[in-house]
Amino acid sequence: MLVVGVAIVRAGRVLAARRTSGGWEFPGGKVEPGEDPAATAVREIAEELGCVVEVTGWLDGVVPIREGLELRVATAQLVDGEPVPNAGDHDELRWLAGPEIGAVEWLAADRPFVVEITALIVEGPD
Ligand SMILES: Nc1nc2c([nH]c(=O)n2[C@H]2C[C@H](O)[C@@H](COP(=O)(O)OP(=O)(O)OP(=O)(O)O)O2)c(=O)[nH]1
Repeated sequence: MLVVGVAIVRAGRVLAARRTSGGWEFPGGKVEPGEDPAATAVREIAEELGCVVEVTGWLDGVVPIREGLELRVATAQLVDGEPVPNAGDHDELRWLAGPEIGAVEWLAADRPFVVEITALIVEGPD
């Protein structure tokens, strides 16, 4: 089963969300049967953060989370509203730039994507 994380980028910063159960992640969730992963990204961000995003691309690679679960990460921009955490999912949000991105305690599966998004933000897409 595929989990989609969403790296929302604005003004050189990426949004990180701390799961109420612990660990920083790219907010998102599981792709439902028959659902387009980009639609999953938009749906999960609306459900978890109460705002609207548009997917702008995908980071490279697919990383195993645990047996039967793997992670892909979309890049996205905000098109409406401001992200607000709800206690059921996240207890803190942070817009991180540069070296701050790698300094929070990401879930293990996210680390390759953290490296990738940091390079993208610092260097810009080529
Ligand atoms: N959303 C998200 N989940 C991640 C990331 N990294 C990572 O290991 N995970 C794990 C945490 C969870 O075990 C799983 C995602 O489950 P979830 O609980 O967020 O998804 P969901 O809302 O669709 O699930 P459900 O509770 O409705 O079954 O993937 C990440 O960057 N974003």
